[in-house]
Amino acid sequence: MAEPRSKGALLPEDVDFDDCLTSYTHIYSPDLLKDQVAFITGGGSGIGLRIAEIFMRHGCDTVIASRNFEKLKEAAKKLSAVSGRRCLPLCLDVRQPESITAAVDDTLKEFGKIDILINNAAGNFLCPASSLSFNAFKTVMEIDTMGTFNTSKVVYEKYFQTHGGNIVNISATLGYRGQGLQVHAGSAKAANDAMTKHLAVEWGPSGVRVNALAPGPVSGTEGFRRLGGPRGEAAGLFQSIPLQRAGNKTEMAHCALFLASRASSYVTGAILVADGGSWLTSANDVSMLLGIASSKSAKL
Ligand SMILES: CC/C=C\C/C=C\C/C=C\C/C=C\C/C=C\C/C=C/C=C/C(=O)SCCNC(=O)CCNC(=O)[C@H](O)C(C)(C)COP(=O)(O)OP(=O)(O)OC[C@H]1O[C@@H](n2cnc3c(N)ncnc32)[C@H](O)[C@@H]1OP(=O)(O)O
Ligand SMILES: NC(=O)C1=CN([C@@H]2O[C@H](COP(=O)(O)OP(=O)(O)OC[C@H]3O[C@@H](n4cnc5c(N)ncnc54)[C@H](OP(=O)(O)O)[C@@H]3O)[C@@H](O)[C@H]2O)C=CC1
Repeated sequence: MAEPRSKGALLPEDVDFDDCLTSYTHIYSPDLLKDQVAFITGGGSGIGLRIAEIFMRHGCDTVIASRNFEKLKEAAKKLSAVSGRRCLPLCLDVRQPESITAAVDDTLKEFGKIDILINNAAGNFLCPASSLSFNAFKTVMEIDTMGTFNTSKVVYEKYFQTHGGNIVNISATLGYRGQGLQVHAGSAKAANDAMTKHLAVEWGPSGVRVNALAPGPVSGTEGFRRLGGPRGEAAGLFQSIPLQRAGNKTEMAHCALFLASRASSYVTGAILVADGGSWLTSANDVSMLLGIASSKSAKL
């Protein structure tokens, strides 16, 4: 008899928070990214780490790059152990173009090329617009939007312009209907969706595809925790999502793999929504659903 459909529960592979999968069954050909090189910002945790793992399990070498070098070193060790591929951890802050330039130079020295750029680094927290400081709004825009532009521009100028390549921007569906306590991140991700289309048009003739992946809530991640995911899940709020559960990191990584690989060779300027249909339903306002008051002083 068929297994009953899972509703709301985490899938087994997401019981771990950030560690690599203990077992994995290929959906795509294991050679899909054979001998390619992917540069993944924020690749030391959450969705970025799972993308690195799944790419490496498909024959890719990776660079995982963010601010916390100790975390990256640990992650790189685990990634190489489970996949047998090379993973280079590099320190950068996507707000600082010089640090991106140095990391891209190091990558080209080490691997000789970059085939794929995953712009995954981001910052987010719940905060009412009226309590959000100017600097807080600016900070999130600088990480999510400027960071995506800065990294794309450096990689394009240093390599993709002459060799072609593939960019996948990790967006979010949270701004698609408007949402409480999320004006900073929703605005930043909406700008990234526009950037995806503009760069796809400008850089297509150089052989560069630029696409975005827009997740809804993804369990086992820092973003999920910060946005009240566990509380929402316990309160049964994910029943309002058409697929009635949060997504998981592996599901996001498979979508990123599709966009980054030749499986999507004629796709550019697209935004792949991977949210179980959550943005389509009306009851998706995090603040309302979790009963979070928009007090002026609250820093959530
Ligand atoms: C997930 C949904 C869950 C439940 C919902 C339930 C049901 C809903 C059903 C359906 C939902 C449908 C869709 C949901 C879809 C998507 C969800 C999308 C999620 C997206 C998530 C992410 O982006 S996740 C990434 C999360 N990870 C991180 O943020 C890690 C990195 N973060 C950081 O480094 C920091 O947090 C930072 C972003 C603040 C940057 O750090 P730093 O540069 O050091 O900056 P600071 O100097 O610390 O701060 C700068 C200014 O910002 C102010 N600040 C900082 N923290 C806060 C806060 N918590 N609140 C308010 N303000 C803050 C700080 O004070 C500084 O401002 P000043 O004016 O004081 O200088
Ligand atoms: N989790 C979710 O439910 C959803 C997530 N998303 C998107 O998915 C992506 C990953 O989120 P998630 O896995 O939850 O969160 P994580 O916090 O695990 O990932 C964010 C990563 O970004 C890095 N980062 C943050 N700021 C900078 C910076 N200035 N320079 C370089 N790296 C930086 C962090 O590393 P370090 O601290 O070492 O710098 C961290 O590894 C984000 O783009 C997020 O917006 C979208 C929708 C839903």
